[in-house]
Amino acid sequence: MTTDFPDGLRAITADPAGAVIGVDFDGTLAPIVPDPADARIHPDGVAVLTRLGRLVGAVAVVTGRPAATAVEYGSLAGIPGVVVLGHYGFERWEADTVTSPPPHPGLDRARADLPRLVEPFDGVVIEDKERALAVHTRRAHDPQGVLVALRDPITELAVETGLAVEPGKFVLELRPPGMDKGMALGAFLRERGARSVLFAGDDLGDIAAFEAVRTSGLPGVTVFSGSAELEVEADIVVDGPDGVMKLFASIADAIEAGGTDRA
Ligand SMILES: O=P(O)(O)OC[C@H]1O[C@H](O[C@H]2O[C@H](CO)[C@@H](O)[C@H](O)[C@H]2O)[C@H](O)[C@@H](O)[C@@H]1O
Repeated sequence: MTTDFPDGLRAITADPAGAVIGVDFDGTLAPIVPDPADARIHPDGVAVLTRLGRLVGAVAVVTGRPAATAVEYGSLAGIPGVVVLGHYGFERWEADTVTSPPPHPGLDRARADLPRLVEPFDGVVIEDKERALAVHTRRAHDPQGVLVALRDPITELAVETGLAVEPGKFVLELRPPGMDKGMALGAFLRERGARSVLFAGDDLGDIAAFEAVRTSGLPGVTVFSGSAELEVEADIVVDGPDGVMKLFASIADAIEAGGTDRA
């Protein structure tokens, strides 16, 4: 099996204790669903992450969700070796503790103004994540058309409030600037003294983390969790969260076959 792996993956299976496995939540660990509050980790996710968490240096879930939400929806508490970098890296959950900076001062104004901006569009939902606000168009009659119509007014509000616009799958998010998944992953790799890295993601916000893998100087692999909604270049393309689970299980198999379990 390992002979089929690209070099970056073989570096991970040969020296798992030095490996960081980074993974996005929605669309990668959890199937995409119409209502963000219904998203839950893939049925195989906890078992697969538990295997990997015991085998590799660390598993970092890097997500736009609040860290505590990813822990809850992912049933991540208690999985060994897992750290959650939430809000694109502003927040961190580790060993049952969340650390996060104070909310950005522009959020109050954005929270007050957003309902007026989205009011003309049926089916648009505002997800209030406390430290960011996500405007979802997936359940609108014309999700892409509404997304395009909202881009300019939301960008204007971002400029007025000092927030940044984070685009994603049928979502425009207003969030604090100065952090992205690439910065978060890069800092985590340095903190852990990683010797290899994999990052799996499915959305525009994950591209920065793919770039962090490429510029890390480490043997690394980028994995795109593919769907009909988006195409992004990566070393390995798998079929959504099902494919991510299969790939992660095959990595765990290969490490175990090499007898390198550190647990
Ligand atoms: O970084 P992620 O973990 O991928 O989070 C990115 C955004 O994911 C969520 O929205 C996406 O998933 C929803 C549930 O499947 C889906 O309904 C929506 O269309 C997607 O954009 C989440 O709701 C956002 O807050 C995250 O920022």
